[in-house]
Amino acid sequence: MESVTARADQDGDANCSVAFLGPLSSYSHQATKLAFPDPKWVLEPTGTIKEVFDRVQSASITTTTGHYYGVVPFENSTHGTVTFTLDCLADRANEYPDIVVCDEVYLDVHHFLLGRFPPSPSPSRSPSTVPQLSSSPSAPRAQPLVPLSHIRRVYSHPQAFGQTAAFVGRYLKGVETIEVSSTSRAAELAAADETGASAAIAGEMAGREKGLDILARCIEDREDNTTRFFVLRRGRMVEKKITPGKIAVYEPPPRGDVGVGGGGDGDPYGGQRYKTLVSFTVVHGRPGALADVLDCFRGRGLNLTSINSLPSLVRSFQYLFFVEFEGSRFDDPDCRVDGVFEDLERVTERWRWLGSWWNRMGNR
Ligand SMILES: O=C(O)C(=O)C[C@]1(C(=O)O)C=C[C@@H](O)C=C1
Repeated sequence: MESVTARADQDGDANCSVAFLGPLSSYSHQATKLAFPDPKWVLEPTGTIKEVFDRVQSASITTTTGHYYGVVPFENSTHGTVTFTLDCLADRANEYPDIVVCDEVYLDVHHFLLGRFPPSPSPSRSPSTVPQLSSSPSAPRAQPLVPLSHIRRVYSHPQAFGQTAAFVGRYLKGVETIEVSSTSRAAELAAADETGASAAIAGEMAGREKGLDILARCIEDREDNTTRFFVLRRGRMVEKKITPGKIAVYEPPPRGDVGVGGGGDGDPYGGQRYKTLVSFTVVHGRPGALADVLDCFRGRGLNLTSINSLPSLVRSFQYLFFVEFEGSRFDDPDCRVDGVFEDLERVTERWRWLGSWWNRMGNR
């Protein structure tokens, strides 16, 4: 796919690139622009999340010749983990040995139903032919702006379908739902159908770009629908200390935030300002094996912020676990993070550090 901009950095650094799930106007694109607003960054859309990982891993770039990053969705507040990303982080085939997470981005996600207005009667905002909202707790938050009887199929990303289940269940009953690689790809496909029978669930920006009509606004099940993205970089070297505005070789643009603070009563060392991600496996048949691992975090006073698991694909019904916690290996004055890494060495079958970064929660 083509780059968003081929513009090289004017101070001579021509290799500042960021890969994200395209096409343009996807939510991933919006998150990437938030994290990398400077025009020196060449934003490169990819067809899949895996391709973002592939490009970051294979970038032949060093700190002296430039930078190459990737932005991938990690989890949504309504629908949960993005398994495509977790699968790549699991790295079962050891394809991404050098990739780490170095920052995060929170994006408010508002989905629109986009397509073509019905041929007749002319589009009207009169709700007389539009089903009314019910007051049940699982009822959709929005209703269509026009009748939808001309819609035969709806394209979207599986995550977006999951985040709009109430609306789809109520107003698109019997309509074929087709999963595609991103919401902006869905908008492209809806726009390509000249009969007007196709619609997309996507962002407003993607609809505007493709010249689609708005059939319904803000159809997400929850008003606080938010997706958290990871910024990936290559390089597993251990740098000394993260300072706001400068994380290792990555220089996060100032976003008016300095993390969630820290240094509060519960955390005199400010560990809340950072997050760290690790993955591990445990001996499957031993009772309490997972509890032993979690106990290490408790023992070191490290607060967990997320836990995920995936099939290990070594044996059926055995799992690879992911734990995220507050703290950083780059700023670890009391060695709690280093200490827990030593513990993991002892109590897990194998484990891997997947990055430490500035905690952006609360500063969105
Ligand atoms: O489809 C897009 O626009 C994406 O960027 C992907 C993605 C995801 O995988 O979670 C990103 C944010 C939304 O939660 C829905 C879809």
